[in-house]
Amino acid sequence: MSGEPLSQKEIEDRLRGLPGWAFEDDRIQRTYRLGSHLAASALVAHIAVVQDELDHHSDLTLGYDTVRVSVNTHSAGDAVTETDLALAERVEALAPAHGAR
Ligand SMILES: C[C@H](O)[C@H](O)[C@H]1CNC2=NC(N)=NC(=O)C2=N1
Repeated sequence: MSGEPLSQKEIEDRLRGLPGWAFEDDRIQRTYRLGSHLAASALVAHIAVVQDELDHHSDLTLGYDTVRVSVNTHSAGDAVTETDLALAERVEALAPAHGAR
């Protein structure tokens, strides 16, 4: 089920397919670097659209030219679930078009 907590092994196995993402403090997270503050802001806005579509929401931290995406599932007791990995995959798919690395 998408809403059940994944084991540490399941999470680490899945993160091999999501370079740059790490499992820390019961969350999966990645920081992207962009070419400018406006590019970073646009990435935040694009991720927000996808998050509303998925009805699943990460914590997004906007820096000068960085965006940190950090997510777990509140309703699963703040554990990482399949839904978090699905969000990470969506973010990975859209980030390159913003020049994120
Ligand atoms: C009502 C709504 O579906 C819930 O509050 C959703 C919204 N976004 C969410 N986002 C995250 N990260 N965890 C949740 O449990 C969650 N629940």
